Amino acid sequence: MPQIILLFSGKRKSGKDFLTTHLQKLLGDKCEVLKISQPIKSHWAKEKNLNLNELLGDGEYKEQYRLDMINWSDEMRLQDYGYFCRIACQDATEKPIWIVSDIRRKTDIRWFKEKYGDQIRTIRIVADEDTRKKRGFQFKSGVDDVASECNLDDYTDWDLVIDNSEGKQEVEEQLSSILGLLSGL
Ligand SMILES: Nc1ncnc2c1ncn2[C@@H]1O[C@H](COP(=O)(O)OP(=O)(O)OP(=O)(O)O)[C@@H](O)[C@H]1O
Ligand SMILES: C[C@@](O)(CCOP(=O)(O)O)CC(=O)O
Repeated sequence: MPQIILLFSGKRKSGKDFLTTHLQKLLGDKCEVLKISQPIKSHWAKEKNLNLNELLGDGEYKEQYRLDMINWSDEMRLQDYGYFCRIACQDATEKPIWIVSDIRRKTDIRWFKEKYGDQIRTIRIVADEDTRKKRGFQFKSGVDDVASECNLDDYTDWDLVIDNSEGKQEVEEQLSSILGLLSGL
């Protein structure tokens, strides 16, 4: 069992992967990064013969398949809302800190709360739209106006909100506020 699970959420190109990668480098052996989208992308890569590394990256490639992956994964979630959370945690090793880099739905938080209770901390990464556009965001109907991107818009119970807009917080400051959530470890 991990001692702390950090659940990161944020809209497309807000910087989830960027920040969680920095955090992983800082925490080293003490942590492990888990991605709820990993089993979705693995399934998709296998089924459609796609490049898994590209699907896991931050380039344009994965955007071509995002809509289909959202629709397929939502069908699976209708039957079992914890399906992908469970698979993502199955392969995790015995590290004291888990970093889940892509919480997108209230049911994701619910699943982790039900399973791990007080060990979870929730972090919302925000960035203004101009910044997100500079980092590759382009609005797409069916993607940016559905649960995948919007379900946590009205969630207010975050343990920490990080502004990752250009010119706002430096990475060091962002990381130190995250480390504050680990006090007592
Ligand atoms: N603070 C920052 N300074 C400079 N570049 C950044 C910063 N945050 C993010 N980026 C860059 O912006 C791009 C998008 O960031 P990232 O892939 O982390 O977003 P994301 O929230 O994981 O997006 P998606 O949901 O599409 O996977 C990346 O190329 C990343 O390197
Ligand atoms: C299909 C999906 O998992 C893609 C996520 O890709 P990424 O975390 O933005 O790299 C989004 C979703 O589950 O709604």
